[in-house]
Amino acid sequence: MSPPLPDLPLLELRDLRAGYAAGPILHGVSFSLAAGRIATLLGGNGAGKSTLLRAVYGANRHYGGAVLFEGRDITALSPPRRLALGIGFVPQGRCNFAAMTVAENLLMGGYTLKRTEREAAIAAMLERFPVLARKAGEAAGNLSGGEQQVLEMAMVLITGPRLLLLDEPSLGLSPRMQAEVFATVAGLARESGVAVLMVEQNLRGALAISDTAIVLEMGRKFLEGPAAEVAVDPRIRHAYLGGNVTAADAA
Ligand SMILES: Nc1ncnc2c1ncn2[C@@H]1O[C@H](COP(=O)(O)OP(=O)(O)OP(=O)(O)O)[C@@H](O)[C@H]1O
Repeated sequence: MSPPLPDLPLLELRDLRAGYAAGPILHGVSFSLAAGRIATLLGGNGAGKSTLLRAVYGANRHYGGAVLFEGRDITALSPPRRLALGIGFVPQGRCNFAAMTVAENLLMGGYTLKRTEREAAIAAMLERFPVLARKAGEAAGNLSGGEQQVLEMAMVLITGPRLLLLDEPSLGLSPRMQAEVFATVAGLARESGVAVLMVEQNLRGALAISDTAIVLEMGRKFLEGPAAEVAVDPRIRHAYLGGNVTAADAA
């Protein structure tokens, strides 16, 4: 597929309203994300962060507004059609096949690829992630939490997405493993031009690798800005980063 036009955002949300059968959770959210950029979604419990990721993947009830990918309105497309266009989603929690080997899991991730492409795609993932190559023949369930998270990203990356949606990739990992996962995500954006939209509980770690931060409150965008600025915004530090607001912050 051709690369996105430089003046077009890869992903654009226009006044998106989406939710579940009981009603909308997102009440008109707009923002855009360019190729190779990382954006973190912040917000309290129930603000609609995971719902937003699912809505970009097409896994929610749509109530209004639009999702554009490379300038094309994809609002009516199903998740498989969005995956085929280049949108990959790694949901929260463990989602590999624990009893299958790492290589078999990669094969499962690449099931939408043409049969002739699968072997090369698996080899490319094993080359990209040496930790997976070392354990290619081991059952996924025997990998560490951090290794499983890398495997789950690789199971989606094998399809060659240009936008990766990550729901809490560092959840339940040790600080060292969290750092490894964040380094992997940063590398994807920097080296492969993949755009990443991420929900994270480790906000310091996530913001450190993000270009942009988008704050949701009760299904609405409360704030959007460069991650480095949002990270020191007194309101954000107070509400989400557990930091005390100092005179220097407020100045
Ligand atoms: N499958 C569902 N059906 C109906 N309502 C849901 C469903 N999943 C989530 N919700 C509701 O949508 C709202 C937003 O949930 P969501 O998971 O998007 O929030 P969040 O910002 O990701 O929160 P958290 O940080 O707690 O995961 C909540 O009120 C939740 O109860």
